[in-house]
Amino acid sequence: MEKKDLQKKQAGTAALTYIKNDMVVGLGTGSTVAYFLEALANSNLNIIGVTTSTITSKRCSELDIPIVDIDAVDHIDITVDGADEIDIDLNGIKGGGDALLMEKIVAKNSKENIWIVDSSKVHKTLGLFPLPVEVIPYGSGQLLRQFTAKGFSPQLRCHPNTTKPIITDAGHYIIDCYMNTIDDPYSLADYFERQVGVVEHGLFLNICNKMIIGGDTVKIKKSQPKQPIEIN
Ligand SMILES: O=C(CO)[C@H](O)[C@H](O)COP(=O)(O)O
Repeated sequence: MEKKDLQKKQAGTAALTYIKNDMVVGLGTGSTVAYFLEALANSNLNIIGVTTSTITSKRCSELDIPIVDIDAVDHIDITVDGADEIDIDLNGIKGGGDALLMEKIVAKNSKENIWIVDSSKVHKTLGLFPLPVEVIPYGSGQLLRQFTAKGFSPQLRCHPNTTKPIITDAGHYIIDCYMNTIDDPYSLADYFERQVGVVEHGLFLNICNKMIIGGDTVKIKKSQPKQPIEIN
């Protein structure tokens, strides 16, 4: 197994420590979460899962992990998800696996959010990973023009080696913005939230409570209580 995959497995397995019987557990999406799902399926824990994508729902049914619709539960105790990039304040970029909208809905409705990552994902600041923005197909060309004018170097996410746009589980497109560095993630999030046609963006700010980084010694970092965000 390659080092990166080994770290994903170590992080995914370590997350099981935080799961207790009878919890409602948000189940993220991606290759790191796949290791967590396997560990969960091999444990004796009785939980109810709420999934963040059709791909995770499918994997749960293969592994006999019981799942329910998000609206069938009145709370989610904890969500375990991966991330594409994470900074030292535990803010992150997600959506590399097309699932950012449902991932954010599940995360925002969870009492606790744990992210499981390999060490290559942790950076001082965000922006190296292209920021995914989920948009309504109608007028998406106008948003592409607008993001180009802002210097975001946007690209419509397409199936590999085609010009056929990827359609998310909720029926939207994804525009990837190549920022390189994001100096002020809160202002950028605010900008995207004000654009008509943008459904959600992949900046997950002030959401992650604990990050588990795979490695020979698994590292756990907890988020510090954040200052209230100032609204101008
Ligand atoms: O945000 C996500 C999907 O939309 C994933 O959590 C993210 O892409 C990480 O995936 P992986 O564990 O495969 O590296």
